[in-house]
Amino acid sequence: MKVVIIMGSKSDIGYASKIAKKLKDFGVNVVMRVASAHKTPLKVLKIIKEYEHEDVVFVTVAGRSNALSGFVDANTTKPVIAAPPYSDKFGGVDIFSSIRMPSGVAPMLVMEAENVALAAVKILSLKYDDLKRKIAEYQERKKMEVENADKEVMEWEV
Ligand SMILES: Nc1c(C(=O)O)ncn1[C@@H]1O[C@H](COP(=O)(O)O)[C@@H](O)[C@H]1O
Repeated sequence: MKVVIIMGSKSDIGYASKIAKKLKDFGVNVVMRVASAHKTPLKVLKIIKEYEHEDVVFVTVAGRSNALSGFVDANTTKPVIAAPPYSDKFGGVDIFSSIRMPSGVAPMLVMEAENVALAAVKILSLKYDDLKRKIAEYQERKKMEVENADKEVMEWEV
């Protein structure tokens, strides 16, 4: 069981590593690969094939024009999470290339590294019970953060 992060360029390593770190916090194995649907489509297909017989979730990290997420999704039966790195260049329009796909192509768009990791872990938890417990603990910690913030703000001097 693992998450395979395919990034379109080595320049995406910063965001891909953030996702990988969060996945490791859940105890999930991560493999990071570089391949581009625009530039090396055959290599993308080769990578997909390598994990054909494993329980994997693919996470695609591709900035600018995101062909990678749809291309991977259309060529695998495994779940694919599109995780474009945030960019405010050109008014953030890059994101539009990750939103609407052709019919029969359904990578799931998730923004923010922590949320991408959580979504992948939730998918894997359908089969791996241990991850269910870890997700419940994680959610409990998140709730506690809100509770603690509430207490702090109630006592705030204005
Ligand atoms: N969106 C894609 C694809 C693709 O979708 O196939 N291949 C590379 N890229 C993205 O282009 C940006 C610049 O890539 P280069 O470093 O190759 O110029 C990166 O964010 C990459 O993910």
